[in-house]
Amino acid sequence: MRNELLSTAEMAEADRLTIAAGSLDGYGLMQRAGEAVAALVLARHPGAKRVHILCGPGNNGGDGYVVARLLAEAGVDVALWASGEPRAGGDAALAAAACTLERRPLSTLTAEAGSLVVDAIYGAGLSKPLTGDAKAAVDIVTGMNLPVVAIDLPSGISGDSGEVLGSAFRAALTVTFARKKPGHLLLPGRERCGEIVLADIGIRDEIIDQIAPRTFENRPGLWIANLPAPAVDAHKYKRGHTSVFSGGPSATGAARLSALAAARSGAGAVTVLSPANAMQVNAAHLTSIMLRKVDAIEDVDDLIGDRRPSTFVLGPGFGIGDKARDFTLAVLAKDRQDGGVEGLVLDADGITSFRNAASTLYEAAGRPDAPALIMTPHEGEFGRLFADIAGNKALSKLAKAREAAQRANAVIVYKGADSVIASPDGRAAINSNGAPWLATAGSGDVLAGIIAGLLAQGMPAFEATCAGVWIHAEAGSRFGPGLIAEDLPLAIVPVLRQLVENTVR
Ligand SMILES: NC(=O)C1=CN([C@@H]2O[C@H](COP(=O)(O)OP(=O)(O)OC[C@H]3O[C@@H](n4cnc5c(N)ncnc54)[C@H](O)[C@@H]3O)[C@@H](O)[C@H]2O)[C@@H](O)CC1
Ligand SMILES: Nc1ncnc2c1ncn2[C@@H]1O[C@H](COP(=O)(O)OP(=O)(O)O)[C@@H](O)[C@H]1O
Ligand SMILES: [K+]
Repeated sequence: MRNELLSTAEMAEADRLTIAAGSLDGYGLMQRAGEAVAALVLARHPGAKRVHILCGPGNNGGDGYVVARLLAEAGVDVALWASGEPRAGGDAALAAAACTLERRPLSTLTAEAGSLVVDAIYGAGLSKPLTGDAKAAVDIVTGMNLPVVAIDLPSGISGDSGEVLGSAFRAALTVTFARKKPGHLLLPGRERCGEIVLADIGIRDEIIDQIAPRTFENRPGLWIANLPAPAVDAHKYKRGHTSVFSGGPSATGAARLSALAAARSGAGAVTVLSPANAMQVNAAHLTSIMLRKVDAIEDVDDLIGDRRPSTFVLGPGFGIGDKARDFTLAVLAKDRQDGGVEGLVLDADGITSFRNAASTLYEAAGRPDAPALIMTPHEGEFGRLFADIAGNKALSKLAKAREAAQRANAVIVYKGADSVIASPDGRAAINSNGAPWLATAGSGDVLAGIIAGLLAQGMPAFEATCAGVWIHAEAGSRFGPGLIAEDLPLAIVPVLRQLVENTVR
């Protein structure tokens, strides 16, 4: 299965290119879309007493007219409700004309318990909040708790942002075409879609290649080819060395969580870098992970000269201030070339420390040959660094992450239940395999460590970050109730095994 996501504009372009290529016309695409939905309705709801089909004025409504005709032909009791007239001469008008069922105005909608609703009011063309008969229909259907099959998107959900415009249906099943759209994965859209089924309506992969989308669903297919596996002659330093900066004596646990996660993700050597006054507490809790005293920038330089760690984590439990900024900039001042420093994962306090000095960070990360910078802000941290982007209501979470990545010259993970990973080169991925069990203190520290561990093994920054986010989310979802951050490093092991054995996609 391919991972591209299409914006609503790209989807319209895919339709246009398919039609221009001559294999199918717009009406043919609509027939196929309707056939796919009708087949799923019959398969999933064989006992539905009655099916109410709600058709809007555009092509989404056109799909609905096809479904109505096909279900009626199959002997289903269909009630057809229309909001507006399809544009004369268009594909939807042809589909409406081919459907001879009685059409009643959507504003008079009534339904009975036990019936099913097919939502074909608006899809990719949704351009403003639902009002009038469409909004009233959502209220009636939601109030009666009727199951809804949405065509393309639940009406009221933006395909590009996943936002609810005015109000929206909550579907049990959403059937979309060719590729998913960002709104199927971003919240609250993802939740409103229910199960998502992708139907092939004849838009070929070559057409999608021509559009060259830059947004992806974060699934293993996106990065599995880059997933590191040790060579036969590997030794520990060849497998990559990650160093994690520890906070002071009362804040060391976060760094150890990151360190353990880096080790579990396959880095051959991991070192915790500790201030002198926290050496004892760190030493008491570390076994396979190494420990080294680091108090000043010279200590960072010496470490890099001596032990050549290729990646760093700075932020978890570190403390906010000059020291975080100085160490970050010292690491970013190193070169990547010739076995130098590959990258730095900046999390938590590391991010917040640059609240009033963001441009220094972005310049350091933008220097040619600088180590890759990966930042992993949750919503609060994102707002501290990118206040203007965070406050821009016109931007989706996807667009916000993308803009931040370009500005910061960094790979950004905008964390949450729908984490978005964005690269400064314009690529972005949306993650959807997480679960709320992951909302537990220290969970983000583990994520930072997994990413740094993968990066140390030579995975490119965007791929390492996407892989880290997916593996972390998968481990947390599978573990489920009772999860605490300490469980996560071990919980990634079965996930990694399946990835290495290629049994999960
Ligand atoms: N050839 C194609 O383009 C295909 C399109 N398909 C279907 O067509 C849909 C897209 O069709 P359209 O672009 O016609 O868009 P829609 O059918 O989603 O919307 C139709 C029109 O309704 C108006 N509108 C949008 N939101 C409104 C609101 N809140 N209140 C009042 N009016 C509103 C707008 O003028 C919009 O253009 C897809 O979601 C998919 O279901 C499929 O039939 C496959 C082929
Ligand atoms: N409801 C949720 N569903 C899925 N993942 C979540 C949810 N809430 C949080 N997460 C994930 O858990 C992690 C929490 O990280 P963070 O907020 O930095 O926590 P901490 O600072 O306590 O380590 C992130 O990877 C985030 O994406
Ligand atoms: K719809």
